[in-house]
Amino acid sequence: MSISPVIEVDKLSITYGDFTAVRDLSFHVQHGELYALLGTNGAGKTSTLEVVEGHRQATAGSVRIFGEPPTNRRAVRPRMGIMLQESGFSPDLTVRESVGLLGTLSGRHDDVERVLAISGLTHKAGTQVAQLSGGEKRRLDFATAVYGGPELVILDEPTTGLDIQSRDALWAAVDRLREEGSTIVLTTHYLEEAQQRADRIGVMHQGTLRQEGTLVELTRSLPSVISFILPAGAPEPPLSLAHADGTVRVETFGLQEDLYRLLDWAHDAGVELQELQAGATRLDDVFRALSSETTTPTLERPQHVGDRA
Ligand SMILES: Nc1ncnc2c1ncn2[C@@H]1O[C@H](COP(=O)(O)OP(=O)(O)OP(=O)(O)O)[C@@H](O)[C@H]1O
Repeated sequence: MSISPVIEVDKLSITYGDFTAVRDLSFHVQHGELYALLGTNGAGKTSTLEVVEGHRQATAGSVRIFGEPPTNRRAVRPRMGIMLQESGFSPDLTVRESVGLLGTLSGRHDDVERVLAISGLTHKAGTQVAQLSGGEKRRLDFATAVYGGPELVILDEPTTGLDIQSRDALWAAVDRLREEGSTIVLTTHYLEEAQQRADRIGVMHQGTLRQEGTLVELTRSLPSVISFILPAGAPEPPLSLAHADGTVRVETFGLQEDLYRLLDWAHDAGVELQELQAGATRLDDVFRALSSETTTPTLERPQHVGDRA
């Protein structure tokens, strides 16, 4: 028996007046996945998540969470924890009271002290929300999202404003949720977080999904780069090269093979390649390729990189 996806977004469009922020967007998130919905500024990620969360109506298309429309709050809310970019906590309540209150409102059950502990807030339990730092408020947002260990957790830029220890603690808590079977949807501008953790990545630009797949699928369409400085008077290496400011840059789809040839040649020719660097393609490169595109919105089907033969 096949299990239906946790999130089904089909041909979603969202307009603000005359402006189309999201156009014909489709993606599915499967049980237990960590799906990173990434994109350039203004790409439409938050607008999309607002519809998924039931906070905004779709202009066209359909969204289903656990097979239900997101507006069916009674069915969906107890199963979904949401960490928004900004939450509306009452400034007069303490941290403990806020977690308890929002946890109870979610319809989920948990031990408040446990949630405070995994969110790194035990030492601030008696502090009023108004007196929290920005990073501590972010931890409180996280605490209310993970209260009760929901089946689906949506994290909208969860680590913005967090120091490195808080980030590590947050990801450790997310890892535990995943071990327990939760499905996670993440947006972030810290691409290395998605690169390290996402099972699949959807990349939005100007309201449409431009690419979708695993990290390997997304990056294999772009070349890796080898760069070095060739000493004056050295012979030309046996590779097709581009020179810029004295640095030689080689773009290659066969990183290991070309690196081997280059080092072999350098050894035989007695040439020392200065500042030698070789790097596999990263998610940053996928984004750079996107932002060099034209600004004309496209209606094409997104490139599901993994679909290619
Ligand atoms: N309430 C609104 N009224 C009008 N335009 C809006 C509204 N909310 C968002 N937009 C516009 O819709 C587009 C998509 O915005 P959205 O916040 O969804 O993007 P995003 O991908 O989350 O961006 P970022 O990464 O910068 O947070 C932007 O051009 C934004 O200016």
